[in-house]
Parts: sequence; structure tokens; C-alpha cells
Amino acid sequence: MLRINNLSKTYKGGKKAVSNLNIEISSGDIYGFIGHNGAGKTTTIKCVVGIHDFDEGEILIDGVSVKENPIRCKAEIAYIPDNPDIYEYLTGIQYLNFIADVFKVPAEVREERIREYSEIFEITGSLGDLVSSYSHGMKQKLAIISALVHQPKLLILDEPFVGLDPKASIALKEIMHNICNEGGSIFFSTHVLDVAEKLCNKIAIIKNGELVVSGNMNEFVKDGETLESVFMEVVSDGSSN
Ligand SMILES: Nc1ncnc2c1ncn2[C@@H]1O[C@H](COP(=O)(O)OP(=O)(O)OP(=O)(O)O)[C@@H](O)[C@H]1O
Repeated sequence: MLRINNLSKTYKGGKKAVSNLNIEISSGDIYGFIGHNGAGKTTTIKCVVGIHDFDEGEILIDGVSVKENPIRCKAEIAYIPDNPDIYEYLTGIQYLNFIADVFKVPAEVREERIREYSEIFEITGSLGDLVSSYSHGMKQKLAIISALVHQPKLLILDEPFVGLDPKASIALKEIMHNICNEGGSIFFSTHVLDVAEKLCNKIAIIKNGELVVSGNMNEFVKDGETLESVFMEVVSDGSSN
């Protein structure tokens, strides 16, 4: 579903944020991406979703290069950033319809999905209000609903649980499981290691732009180890952070 091959990204000014990174995500995977502040998670995610260009390597979505065919790739994915920047002058429902238009979701299908997810995330009563009046968590919920409206094959989330109330977090985890059970995939960054440990079947740990651990969760979290203990061993080993 997603292959990142030898990805390297250097920002203007010379900061090499990601170096020779390889990740493979298959259909059905819930893939957690963890690392210290400034490790390179958001940079990697922004390269995958086409926000950042990158200097070296290749990113393929369902075998299609994000550089060579970005529109086809974007049609298959949805991205929820850590800080949703949603058009403040639209109402919630106008924003959802705008995104559904972009992804060409037919009217009756979008209505049903918007109704269902708005009820799950308990913002039905606020959809007629301007986004500028929404709290941070409400904007996040709106971003999540907009990401789900075209039923993406690959859902990419940057720190999705920060700012969500407990009920919404539980609902999102259930939706993530449902997407994977239907053959989709999830790639998400998080600092909440116990959530990652429970939710993910695969994990990657990035340190100073380089991948230091990747693979099946049960290869690392076993024999009394937790993801937290694995992470602490990996990042404290000669780390400058
Ligand atoms: N626009 C930019 N220009 C220059 N350097 C940047 C830019 N964005 C990020 N960086 C640098 O790239 C490195 C990786 O940053 P990135 O945001 O990818 O880390 P992260 O793992 O997502 O961190 P966090 O957990 O704090 O969100 C950091 O050293 C950061 O300072």
C-alpha cells in the first residue's frame, strides 16, 4: 500500500531532517511512527502526502510514485495534520461538502457518511456554525470526518489523539480498526506509547532522521518488554537528545 524507499529530505538552510528512510506498509496494517521531538516524523509524513518535496528516494502508493503521479496518489489517501488549519470562514458543513466535491463523492453517499461520522463525533449540532467558532478539538473532529468522507485506502495521521476527548479517541480507534479490517491501512505518528502498543501491529522508531527500529510490534514487545522500555533503550543508546 505504501512504500518509502531510501527517503532523504534536507530543508533549505541545510538541515537534514530525514536520512535514507525505508518503511513498507501493507493492506490491513496499523503502523505507528514514533520518535523524539524533532526526529523527523512530520517531515516524513509531509513527503508522503505531497506537501514537501524530497531530495532522494522514492515514495509509492499502491505502486504509484507520489512524484510522478501526485493526483492519483492523493485520491487514494487522506491526511490529518497535527494542527488542522481549516478555512475559518466556512461553516462545518460547507467545509465537508467542499472536501467531498474535491474527491468527487456523490451527494447521497456523502450525506450518509457525513451524517454517520458527525453523530459518532458528536458535532452534528455544530455543522451549521462557522469553523472560526470551533474549539481545537472540534476542528480536529471536522478534519477527521473530512478525511473519511471519500473512504481513503490509506489514512495518514499526525498525532491524531492530541486534543480529542476520550469518547472521540475511542471512536477514532474503532474507525482505524474498521478501515484496516476492510483492507485499508493506517500510518500515524504518536508520542502516546501505550496507545501505539495496543493499537498497532507494526511500528517504526525514528531517531535524528534515521530509522532505528521497524517491524512487527510483537517482535519488539515481548518477554516483559513494553513499547516504552523498547523506545527508551533505542533512543537513549548514544543519543544526543
Ligand atoms: N520548515 C522547516 N525548515 C527547516 N527545518 C525544519 C522545518 N521543519 C522541520 N524542520 C527540522 O527538521 C527536523 C525534523 O522535524 P519534524 O517536524 O519532522 O520532527 P517531528 O519528529 O515531527 O517532531 P515533533 O515530535 O516535535 O512533532 C527538526 O530538526 C526540525 O527543526
